[in-house]
Amino acid sequence: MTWTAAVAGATGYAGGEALRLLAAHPQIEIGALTAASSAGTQLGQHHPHLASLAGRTVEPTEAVRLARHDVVILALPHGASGEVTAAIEAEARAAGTDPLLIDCGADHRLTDPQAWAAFYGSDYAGAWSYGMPELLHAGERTASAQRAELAATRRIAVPGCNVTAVTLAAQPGIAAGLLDTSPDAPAITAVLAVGYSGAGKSLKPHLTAAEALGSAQPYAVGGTHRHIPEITQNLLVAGAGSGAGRLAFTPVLVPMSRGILATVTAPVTSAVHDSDDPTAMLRQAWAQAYGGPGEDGEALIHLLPQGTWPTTGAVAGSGLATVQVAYDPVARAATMLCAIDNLGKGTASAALQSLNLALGIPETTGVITEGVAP
Ligand SMILES: NC(=O)C1=CN([C@@H]2O[C@H](COP(=O)(O)OP(=O)(O)OC[C@H]3O[C@@H](n4cnc5c(N)ncnc54)[C@H](OP(=O)(O)O)[C@@H]3O)[C@@H](O)[C@H]2O)C=CC1
Ligand SMILES: CC(=O)N[C@@H](CCC(=O)OP(=O)(O)O)C(=O)O
Repeated sequence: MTWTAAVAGATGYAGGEALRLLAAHPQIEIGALTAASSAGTQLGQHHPHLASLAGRTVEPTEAVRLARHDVVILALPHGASGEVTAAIEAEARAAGTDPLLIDCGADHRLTDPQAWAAFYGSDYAGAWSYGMPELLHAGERTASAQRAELAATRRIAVPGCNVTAVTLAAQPGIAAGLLDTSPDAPAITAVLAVGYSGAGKSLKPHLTAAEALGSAQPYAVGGTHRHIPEITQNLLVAGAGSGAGRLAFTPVLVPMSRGILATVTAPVTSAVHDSDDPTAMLRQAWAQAYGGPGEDGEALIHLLPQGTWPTTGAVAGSGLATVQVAYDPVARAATMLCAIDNLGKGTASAALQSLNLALGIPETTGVITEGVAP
C-alpha cells in the first residue's frame, strides 16, 4: 500500500530533510510541496541535493492543496503552523478527507496553555500526540505507551530538537527513580552545543560566516529558551518530581552545520551514591531503557560502551541518537550526554517514525540508521 504525502515549508531545512527521507520511503508518494515567498520557484533552487525532486514547482501553502493528501508534514515557523493546521482541518471536514497531520513546529507540543503563553505568546493551538516514540511514561522501563498513542492518532507534534537531545539523555534516570527531582533538589542543568541549521535558513547576522565561524555563541541564556517547558513536560511524563521544573538550560551555537550535543547533569538519589557501584546502577537503567551496547533495544538510540562519549559527527545525516551516562562522585551527580543530528532524530526522522507508527507500518521504514563519516 502507498500513501500520498505533502510537505508545507518544503524549501526550509526541516522540510528539505523530511523530503530527503520521504523520497526513499518505499510506501510514500510525494505530493504537493508548498512554501511562502518561494512559491512558483523550482525545488532544485532551494535543495540542490534533492535530485529527484529538483524540477518540482513549489506551490503556495493553501489548505485546499494540502488537505487532499493522506499525510501532510508541516515544517513552518511556529505560530504559522497552528493557523495552517486549523485551515487544513476545516478543508478536510468540508471535503470528507482525513489527512494525517504531522507538525514539525512547536504549535501543538505543549499541553499547558500557560506555558505556551509564557514562552510563545501567540494563540494556543492545542496539544497533539507527541512524536517521540521512545518517550518513557512514569512506571515504564522501556517505551510502549507513547508508541501506542502514536499508533492511534491522526495528529502528531514532532518534538523540538534540543528537547529531544535533553530528554533522551536524562529520561532513563528519571523513569528508574535514580535522579533526585524532589522539590528542594539542586536544579537539573543542561548545556548544549548546537549547529547552525537549527536556526533555519533565513538570513541572520549572527549566523553569517564572518560572525559564526571560529566562535562559540551562547543564546537564550538565563531561563529564557522556549524549549524549557517542553523538556520539563517530558521529564514529568517520565515520572519526575516537581524539582524537574527548575531546569537550567543553556544552548551554545558552535561552528557546525548540523548536530546537537547535550550535556545534562542532575543530582542522584542517596540509593545511587550509597551503592557499591553507582556507575553500574546508572548504566543498568540506561541499558534497560535503550538496550546495552551490542544488545537489542531501541533501534535508533544507542548506549555507548562505558567510557566512550557521544559525538555529533557519528550521528550526522542519520536518525540516530547516541547516549552515555557517567557518575560524578564529587558532585554526587549523573552526567548524561546525548548526540543527535538536529534535522535527523531532532526533526525529520522523528516525524517519519511517527508517520510510520500512525500508518501501521514498521517504525523505522525510511529512517537512516547509519551515520556519515568522517
Ligand atoms: N531546523 C531545525 O533543526 C528544526 C526545526 N524545527 C521546526 O521546523 C519548522 C521549520 O524550521 P526550519 O526548516 O528550520 O525553518 P526554515 O526557515 O529553514 O524554513 C521555513 C519554511 O517555512 C516556509 N514559511 C515561512 N513562513 C511561512 C508561512 N507564513 N506560511 C507558509 N510557509 C511559510 C518557508 O518558505 P519560504 O522559503 O517560501 O519563505 C520555508 O519553506 C520550525 O517550526 C522549526 O522550529 C524543529 C526541529 C528542528
Ligand atoms: C540553533 C537554533 O536556533 N536552534 C533552535 C532549535 C530549533 C528547534 O528545535 O525547533 P523548534 O523551533 O521546532 O522547537 C533554537 O534553539 O530555538
